[in-house]
Amino acid sequence: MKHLHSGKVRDLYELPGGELLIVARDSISAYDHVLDTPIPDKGRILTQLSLWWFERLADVVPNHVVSTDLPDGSPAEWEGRAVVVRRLDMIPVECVARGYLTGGGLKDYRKSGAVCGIVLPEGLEDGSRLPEPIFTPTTKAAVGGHDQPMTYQDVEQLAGAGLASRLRDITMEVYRRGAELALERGVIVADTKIELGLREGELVLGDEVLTPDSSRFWPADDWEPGRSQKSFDKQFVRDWLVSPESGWDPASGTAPPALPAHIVEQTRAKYVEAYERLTGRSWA
Ligand SMILES: Nc1ncnc(-c2cnn(Cc3cccc(F)c3)c2)c1Cl
Repeated sequence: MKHLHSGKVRDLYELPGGELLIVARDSISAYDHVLDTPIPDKGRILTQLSLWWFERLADVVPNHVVSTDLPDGSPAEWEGRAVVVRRLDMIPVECVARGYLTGGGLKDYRKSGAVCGIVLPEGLEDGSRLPEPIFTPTTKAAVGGHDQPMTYQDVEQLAGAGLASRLRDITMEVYRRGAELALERGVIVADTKIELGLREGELVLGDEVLTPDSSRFWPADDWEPGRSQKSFDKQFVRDWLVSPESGWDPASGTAPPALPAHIVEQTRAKYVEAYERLTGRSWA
């Protein structure tokens, strides 16, 4: 099969029949670096979690999944972390929904009191829950670039008023359903990013959905506005990388060192925990 694109933690291939193959790697990224040390099973766990969400959301929006059968000629190690998907005409908008304020949204709020043109109440802090979830679309930055915030008017200019309204409605409903279910199971989904494409004039959910790579997952029992929240899955890696033990400085611009085995194991366990808590299924 033909290799089309490599993301930070996933690869995209084209199959002879014209369909695409998304392969999730066991890579993990932190401080804007893709680490050299893989987290065993991360690709498979997040692929299976995304497939579970696609099924649960089928009444909200159709999805691009065709099959999880490994195409002939694929490496056996891709089993369980490769998905055959229909090729869509992707809308060049990162459709983001936020239920909590942090990251780039917080930065924009501190500068202007608004995010993507949406004015927010005063006094919000890092990690504050928003009165209502908001649609905060961004452009798809080029490789190595940073996504730029878009106002809703920008989306209308790019996609037309009708499509813009559908993009927002679908994004908000996917977020509401995901955040509600996750919170019942002890996980805050602070925000999520989905990608939608057109197929025969119909909007179809592409990419991945409601994984810790496409969304911010926080442990609900640790939530405290006013400081940065712990990441459900990446906190062990982040803390170790900035601890004296790693000998690494994020400001140095150098590549991070390899992770010790106990950090890898603890991180793998968090992915298993997220899958089991959300799906109610055992990973074994
Ligand atoms: N169904 C689709 N039809 C057309 N294009 C896409 C598409 C293009 N790019 N991406 C992002 C991406 C997903 C995984 C691995 C990467 F390297 C990059 C998704 C999809 Cl999912």
